[in-house]
Amino acid sequence: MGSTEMELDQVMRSVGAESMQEDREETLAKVEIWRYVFGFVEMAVVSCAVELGIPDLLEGRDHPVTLEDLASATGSDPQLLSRVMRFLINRRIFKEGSASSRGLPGYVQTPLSRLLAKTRGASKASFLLMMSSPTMMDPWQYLSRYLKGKVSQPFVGAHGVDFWGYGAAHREDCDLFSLAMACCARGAMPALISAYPEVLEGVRSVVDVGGSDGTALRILVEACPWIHGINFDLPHVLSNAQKIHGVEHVGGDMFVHVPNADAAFIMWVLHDWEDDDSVRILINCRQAVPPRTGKVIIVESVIAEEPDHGADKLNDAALMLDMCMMAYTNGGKERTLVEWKDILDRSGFASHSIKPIPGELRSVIVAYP
Ligand SMILES: C[S@@+](CC[C@H](N)C(=O)[O-])C[C@H]1O[C@@H](n2cnc3c(N)ncnc32)[C@H](O)[C@@H]1O
Ligand SMILES: COc1cc2oc(-c3ccc(O)cc3)cc(=O)c2c(O)c1O
Repeated sequence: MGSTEMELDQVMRSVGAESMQEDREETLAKVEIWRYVFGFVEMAVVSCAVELGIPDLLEGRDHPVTLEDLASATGSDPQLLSRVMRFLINRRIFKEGSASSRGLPGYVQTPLSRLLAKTRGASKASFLLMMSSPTMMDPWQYLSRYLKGKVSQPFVGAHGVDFWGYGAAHREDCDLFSLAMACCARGAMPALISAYPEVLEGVRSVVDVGGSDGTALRILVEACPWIHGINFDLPHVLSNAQKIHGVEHVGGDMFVHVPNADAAFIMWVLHDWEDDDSVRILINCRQAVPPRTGKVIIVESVIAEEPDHGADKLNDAALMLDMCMMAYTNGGKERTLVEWKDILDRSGFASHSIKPIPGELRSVIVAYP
């Protein structure tokens, strides 16, 4: 029996639902609906903990940190903080430690909160902070208007300009977005390189198309120092990018031209674009690599053909990302196997392979010209 069903049985016993002969599914619905009513609370409270720096304060401590110490370190009211911590403990973001160095109860990290400590390589802290910002939250107010055709895109409804135009005009937000993307690149790249080293066999140069601040190429070139990296992105995105040994930053527009290399790498870019735009980008990538030996390495989600009702949590996360693409882009979407095959065939690739990256939201799709 799953935990929701056990909870349901408990609820049924406590409210005497059996005797009321209520339909099991309806009772389950009455319990589940609260998740949606209060859905925003989870992200808001986790962001609050990250803003206060709680995961960093608990990082690497041998002993639990008491409420008093945590309140003083974060400059927070202890009573309010204890309620926030109770909520987060209930969500297994933190746990209660039995005794601090002074014998007092306190708080400790869990694997989840470790992923929110800013100092950690695989941290998702910047991602969470950027994605819960007003800039990213406001477009959701326009989603239903978008579905009814009243605004051209939810993001445009909220901000009057599309996502990339907004980034060009708001440099701080643009840099925050690059930091958020870098968080995910730090998770995906080591997993990709260790699971599929053969993808890079014989490759001496890689152009990262839409490579943002160059984090993905930095990791790639550190792991494979014989590779020369070309980090290709819009000029304003690169203007604040740091120098990276073995990587040159090249500004340009992927719809016009992609610089030549042995392999083109393109991660979390095609999902920002509708099919016709994606085909234009893919054709430029195909033309950038040698016709016989070249390859285009795509890192993106592959969503299931049929709904599994949340059984696969990564597929569920990819479906959430699909909703983000609807909110933030002009026709961007997550794609199924069939949809990937369709745009790759239309872009003139002879063949391709698709493999999941272990523990990651995304797969690696290697397309051959
Ligand atoms: C979602 S981000 C992905 C960043 C990076 N590949 C990663 O996964 O961390 C999409 C990237 O595409 C870039 N981009 C958008 N339009 C572009 C264009 N016309 N030419 C080149 N890059 C572009 C954006 O600036 C952004 O860095
Ligand atoms: C526009 O391009 C991307 C947006 C994007 O947004 C998010 C996101 C935004 C807001 C939120 O509350 C949660 C998630 C996540 C992404 O991964 C993402 C992305 O990859 C884009 O290309």
